[in-house]
Amino acid sequence: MALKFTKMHGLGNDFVVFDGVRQNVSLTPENVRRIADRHFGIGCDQVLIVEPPISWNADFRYRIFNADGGEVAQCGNGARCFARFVRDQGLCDKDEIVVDTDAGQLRLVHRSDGLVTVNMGIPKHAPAEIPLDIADEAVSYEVVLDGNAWSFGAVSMGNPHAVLRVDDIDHAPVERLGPLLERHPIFPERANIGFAQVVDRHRIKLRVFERGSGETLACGSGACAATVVGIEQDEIESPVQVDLPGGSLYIAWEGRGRPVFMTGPAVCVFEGEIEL
Ligand SMILES: N[C@@H](CCC[C@H](N)C(=O)O)C(=O)O
Repeated sequence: MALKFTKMHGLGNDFVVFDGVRQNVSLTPENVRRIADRHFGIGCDQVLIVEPPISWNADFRYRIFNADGGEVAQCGNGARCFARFVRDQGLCDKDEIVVDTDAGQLRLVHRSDGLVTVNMGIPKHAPAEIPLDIADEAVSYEVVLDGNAWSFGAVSMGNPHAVLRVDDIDHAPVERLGPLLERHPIFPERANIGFAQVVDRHRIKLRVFERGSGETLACGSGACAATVVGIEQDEIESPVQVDLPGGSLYIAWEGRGRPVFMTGPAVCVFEGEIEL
Protein backbone atom coordinates (compact mmCIF):
# COMPACT_ATOMS: atom_id res chain seq x y z
CA MET A 1 0.00 0.00 0.00
CA ALA A 2 1.21 3.52 -0.78
CA LEU A 3 0.77 6.06 2.02
CA LYS A 4 1.05 9.85 1.78
CA PHE A 5 3.24 11.39 4.47
CA THR A 6 4.66 14.75 5.54
CA LYS A 7 8.19 15.13 6.91
CA MET A 8 8.25 17.68 9.75
CA HIS A 9 10.47 18.78 12.62
CA GLY A 10 10.39 20.69 15.88
CA LEU A 11 13.90 22.09 16.47
CA GLY A 12 15.40 19.17 14.53
CA ASN A 13 13.48 16.46 16.41
CA ASP A 14 12.06 15.01 13.20
CA PHE A 15 8.84 13.22 12.35
CA VAL A 16 7.11 11.36 9.56
CA VAL A 17 3.45 12.35 9.94
CA PHE A 18 0.59 10.34 8.40
CA ASP A 19 -2.96 11.58 7.88
CA GLY A 20 -5.00 8.73 9.34
CA VAL A 21 -8.23 10.74 8.94
CA ARG A 22 -8.39 10.63 5.12
CA GLN A 23 -6.40 7.42 4.57
CA ASN A 24 -6.33 4.11 6.39
CA VAL A 25 -3.01 3.90 8.29
CA SER A 26 -2.15 0.78 10.23
CA LEU A 27 1.57 0.30 10.90
CA THR A 28 3.37 -2.71 12.35
CA PRO A 29 6.50 -2.12 14.49
CA GLU A 30 8.49 -3.39 11.50
CA ASN A 31 6.83 -0.74 9.24
CA VAL A 32 7.72 1.98 11.76
CA ARG A 33 11.35 0.85 11.97
CA ARG A 34 11.64 0.88 8.18
CA ILE A 35 10.03 4.34 7.83
CA ALA A 36 12.33 5.73 10.57
CA ASP A 37 15.49 4.17 9.13
CA ARG A 38 17.77 6.96 7.88
CA HIS A 39 19.42 4.72 5.25
CA PHE A 40 16.69 2.35 4.07
CA GLY A 41 13.60 4.48 4.82
CA ILE A 42 12.56 8.13 5.11
CA GLY A 43 14.36 8.72 8.40
CA CYS A 44 12.95 10.24 11.59
CA ASP A 45 13.06 10.13 15.38
CA GLN A 46 9.32 9.42 15.68
CA VAL A 47 6.38 8.47 13.45
CA LEU A 48 3.08 10.27 14.13
CA ILE A 49 -0.41 9.24 13.02
CA VAL A 50 -3.26 11.77 13.10
CA GLU A 51 -6.63 10.04 13.58
CA PRO A 52 -10.25 10.97 14.32
CA PRO A 53 -10.86 11.73 18.04
CA ILE A 54 -11.88 9.08 20.56
CA SER A 55 -13.48 11.60 22.99
CA TRP A 56 -16.59 13.68 22.27
CA ASN A 57 -14.80 16.94 23.14
CA ALA A 58 -11.57 16.40 21.17
CA ASP A 59 -10.78 17.41 17.58
CA PHE A 60 -8.34 14.59 16.82
CA ARG A 61 -6.32 11.77 18.30
CA TYR A 62 -2.62 11.55 17.63
CA ARG A 63 -0.41 8.50 18.13
CA ILE A 64 3.36 8.40 18.56
CA PHE A 65 5.86 5.67 17.66
CA ASN A 66 9.57 5.77 18.50
CA ALA A 67 12.12 4.84 15.82
CA ASP A 68 12.50 1.40 17.47
CA GLY A 69 8.83 0.66 16.61
CA GLY A 70 7.40 1.03 20.14
CA GLU A 71 4.22 3.07 20.64
CA VAL A 72 4.46 5.72 23.40
CA ALA A 73 2.13 8.23 25.02
CA GLN A 74 3.70 11.68 24.84
CA CYS A 75 5.76 13.81 22.44
CA GLY A 76 6.01 17.56 22.97
CA ASN A 77 7.70 18.52 19.69
CA GLY A 78 5.36 16.11 17.90
CA ALA A 79 2.34 17.87 19.45
CA ARG A 80 3.39 21.20 17.92
CA CYS A 81 3.99 19.52 14.54
CA PHE A 82 0.58 17.84 14.81
CA ALA A 83 -1.04 21.30 15.28
CA ARG A 84 0.79 22.67 12.26
CA PHE A 85 -0.02 19.56 10.19
CA VAL A 86 -3.81 19.69 10.71
CA ARG A 87 -3.83 23.40 9.80
CA ASP A 88 -1.58 23.04 6.69
CA GLN A 89 -3.53 20.02 5.47
CA GLY A 90 -6.86 21.86 5.77
CA LEU A 91 -8.11 19.41 8.42
CA CYS A 92 -8.75 22.11 11.06
CA ASP A 93 -8.72 25.91 10.99
CA LYS A 94 -9.24 26.46 14.74
CA ASP A 95 -6.65 28.47 16.70
CA GLU A 96 -7.13 26.19 19.73
CA ILE A 97 -7.15 22.42 19.24
CA VAL A 98 -7.91 19.60 21.68
CA VAL A 99 -6.25 16.27 20.93
CA ASP A 100 -6.58 12.83 22.52
CA THR A 101 -3.30 11.09 23.28
CA ASP A 102 -2.47 8.01 25.34
CA ALA A 103 -1.24 10.47 28.01
CA GLY A 104 -4.64 12.21 28.14
CA GLN A 105 -5.95 15.27 26.31
CA LEU A 106 -3.62 18.07 25.23
CA ARG A 107 -4.66 21.63 24.35
CA LEU A 108 -2.66 23.41 21.67
CA VAL A 109 -2.79 27.05 20.63
CA HIS A 110 -1.54 28.59 17.36
CA ARG A 111 0.02 31.94 18.34
CA SER A 112 0.02 35.00 16.10
CA ASP A 113 3.86 34.84 15.87
CA GLY A 114 3.64 31.37 14.25
CA LEU A 115 4.80 29.45 17.33
CA VAL A 116 2.61 26.84 18.99
CA THR A 117 1.93 26.64 22.74
CA VAL A 118 1.03 23.24 24.18
CA ASN A 119 -0.56 22.62 27.57
CA MET A 120 1.49 19.50 28.37
CA GLY A 121 -0.60 18.52 31.40
CA ILE A 122 0.24 18.18 35.08
CA PRO A 123 3.56 16.48 35.82
CA LYS A 124 3.49 13.40 38.05
CA HIS A 125 6.10 13.04 40.78
CA ALA A 126 5.12 9.85 42.64
CA PRO A 127 7.60 7.05 41.74
CA ALA A 128 4.80 4.58 40.92
CA GLU A 129 3.32 7.03 38.41
CA ILE A 130 6.60 7.66 36.52
CA PRO A 131 7.15 4.59 36.83
CA LEU A 132 10.35 4.48 38.92
CA ASP A 133 11.04 1.45 41.09
CA ILE A 134 12.00 3.34 44.26
CA ALA A 135 9.79 3.35 47.38
CA ASP A 136 9.84 6.98 48.52
CA GLU A 137 9.40 10.15 46.49
CA ALA A 138 12.34 12.60 46.60
CA VAL A 139 13.55 15.58 44.55
CA SER A 140 16.74 13.66 43.88
CA TYR A 141 17.57 9.94 43.60
CA GLU A 142 20.88 8.04 43.36
CA VAL A 143 21.91 5.33 40.96
CA VAL A 144 25.22 3.59 40.29
CA LEU A 145 26.20 3.58 36.61
CA ASP A 146 29.55 2.37 35.34
CA GLY A 147 30.76 2.04 38.96
CA ASN A 148 29.99 5.68 39.82
CA ALA A 149 27.10 7.18 41.81
CA TRP A 150 24.93 9.67 39.87
CA SER A 151 22.04 11.69 41.22
CA PHE A 152 19.01 12.48 39.11
CA GLY A 153 15.51 13.92 39.38
CA ALA A 154 12.56 12.03 37.90
CA VAL A 155 9.11 13.01 36.68
CA SER A 156 6.40 11.82 34.31
CA MET A 157 5.26 14.28 31.64
CA GLY A 158 2.94 11.56 30.35
CA ASN A 159 6.17 9.68 29.62
CA PRO A 160 9.04 8.81 32.00
CA HIS A 161 11.99 11.19 32.38
CA ALA A 162 15.19 11.25 34.43
CA VAL A 163 17.23 14.47 34.54
CA LEU A 164 20.91 14.61 35.54
CA ARG A 165 22.68 17.88 36.32
CA VAL A 166 25.99 18.48 34.45
CA ASP A 167 28.52 21.34 34.60
CA ASP A 168 29.42 21.36 30.89
CA ILE A 169 26.75 20.34 28.38
CA ASP A 170 29.27 19.90 25.56
CA HIS A 171 31.06 17.17 27.52
CA ALA A 172 28.00 15.55 29.12
CA PRO A 173 28.23 11.71 29.04
CA VAL A 174 25.03 11.44 26.98
CA GLU A 175 26.13 8.56 24.73
CA ARG A 176 27.69 6.59 27.62
CA LEU A 177 25.14 7.02 30.43
CA GLY A 178 21.99 7.62 28.34
CA PRO A 179 21.58 4.01 27.17
CA LEU A 180 22.54 2.62 30.61
CA LEU A 181 19.93 4.65 32.50
CA GLU A 182 17.29 4.35 29.74
CA ARG A 183 17.27 0.57 30.30
CA HIS A 184 18.16 0.47 34.02
CA PRO A 185 15.85 -1.86 36.00
CA ILE A 186 14.71 1.07 38.21
CA PHE A 187 12.73 2.25 35.15
CA PRO A 188 10.38 -0.67 34.39
CA GLU A 189 9.08 1.09 31.22
CA ARG A 190 12.55 2.50 30.37
CA ALA A 191 12.99 6.31 30.41
CA ASN A 192 14.09 9.39 28.51
CA ILE A 193 17.36 10.68 29.97
CA GLY A 194 18.07 14.43 30.09
CA PHE A 195 21.41 16.08 30.86
CA ALA A 196 20.91 19.68 32.04
CA GLN A 197 23.34 22.54 32.66
CA VAL A 198 21.97 25.52 34.56
CA VAL A 199 23.00 28.80 32.91
CA ASP A 200 21.02 31.13 35.19
CA ARG A 201 17.70 31.10 37.12
CA HIS A 202 15.70 31.37 33.86
CA ARG A 203 17.86 29.44 31.39
CA ILE A 204 19.24 25.92 31.02
CA LYS A 205 21.07 23.96 28.33
CA LEU A 206 19.77 20.45 27.70
CA ARG A 207 20.59 17.30 25.77
CA VAL A 208 18.27 14.30 25.82
CA PHE A 209 18.89 10.63 25.14
CA GLU A 210 15.40 9.55 24.16
CA ARG A 211 13.89 6.19 24.95
CA GLY A 212 13.56 4.24 21.72
CA SER A 213 15.25 6.85 19.50
CA GLY A 214 18.68 7.76 21.00
CA GLU A 215 19.98 11.32 21.35
CA THR A 216 17.78 13.79 19.44
CA LEU A 217 18.35 17.45 18.56
CA ALA A 218 15.47 18.41 20.86
CA CYS A 219 12.91 16.77 23.15
CA GLY A 220 9.83 18.80 24.11
CA SER A 221 8.67 16.61 26.99
CA GLY A 222 12.34 16.43 28.08
CA ALA A 223 12.51 20.25 28.18
CA CYS A 224 9.37 20.27 30.36
CA ALA A 225 10.78 17.53 32.61
CA ALA A 226 14.13 19.33 33.04
CA THR A 227 12.29 22.55 33.92
CA VAL A 228 10.06 20.80 36.49
CA VAL A 229 13.01 18.96 38.06
CA GLY A 230 15.14 22.16 38.13
CA ILE A 231 12.33 24.12 39.81
CA GLU A 232 11.70 21.32 42.33
CA GLN A 233 15.43 21.33 43.15
CA ASP A 234 15.30 25.15 43.50
CA GLU A 235 17.96 25.67 40.80
CA ILE A 236 15.73 27.64 38.42
CA GLU A 237 12.37 29.45 38.30
CA SER A 238 9.59 29.83 35.73
CA PRO A 239 9.62 30.87 32.90
CA VAL A 240 12.63 28.99 31.61
CA GLN A 241 14.40 29.14 28.24
CA VAL A 242 15.65 25.65 27.39
CA ASP A 243 18.49 25.64 24.84
CA LEU A 244 18.69 22.32 23.02
CA PRO A 245 21.11 21.38 20.22
CA GLY A 246 18.35 22.18 17.65
CA GLY A 247 17.18 25.49 19.19
CA SER A 248 15.23 26.90 22.14
CA LEU A 249 11.91 26.12 23.80
CA TYR A 250 10.10 28.31 26.33
CA ILE A 251 8.63 26.51 29.33
CA ALA A 252 6.36 27.85 32.07
CA TRP A 253 5.29 25.96 35.20
CA GLU A 254 3.67 27.49 38.28
CA GLY A 255 4.32 24.50 40.55
CA ARG A 256 2.73 21.31 41.89
CA GLY A 257 -0.75 20.52 40.62
CA ARG A 258 -0.42 23.01 37.72
CA PRO A 259 0.10 22.18 34.04
CA VAL A 260 3.34 22.81 32.12
CA PHE A 261 3.17 25.09 29.06
CA MET A 262 5.67 24.63 26.23
CA THR A 263 6.10 27.12 23.35
CA GLY A 264 8.16 26.56 20.21
CA PRO A 265 8.17 26.18 16.41
CA ALA A 266 6.91 23.44 14.10
CA VAL A 267 8.22 23.14 10.55
CA CYS A 268 7.07 21.22 7.46
CA VAL A 269 10.02 19.98 5.34
CA PHE A 270 8.50 18.02 2.44
CA GLU A 271 5.68 15.68 1.44
CA GLY A 272 5.90 12.30 -0.22
CA GLU A 273 4.49 8.84 -0.63
CA ILE A 274 5.91 5.56 0.62
CA GLU A 275 5.09 2.01 -0.46
CA LEU A 276 4.97 -0.39 2.49
N1 LIG B 1 10.65 13.67 21.10
C1 LIG B 1 9.59 13.65 22.00
C2 LIG B 1 9.42 12.47 22.89
C3 LIG B 1 9.13 11.19 22.10
C4 LIG B 1 8.78 9.98 22.96
C5 LIG B 1 9.89 9.53 23.86
N2 LIG B 1 11.07 9.10 23.13
C6 LIG B 1 9.39 8.41 24.78
O1 LIG B 1 9.72 7.24 24.54
O2 LIG B 1 8.67 8.70 25.75
C7 LIG B 1 9.27 14.99 22.62
O3 LIG B 1 9.51 16.02 21.95
O4 LIG B 1 8.70 15.04 23.73
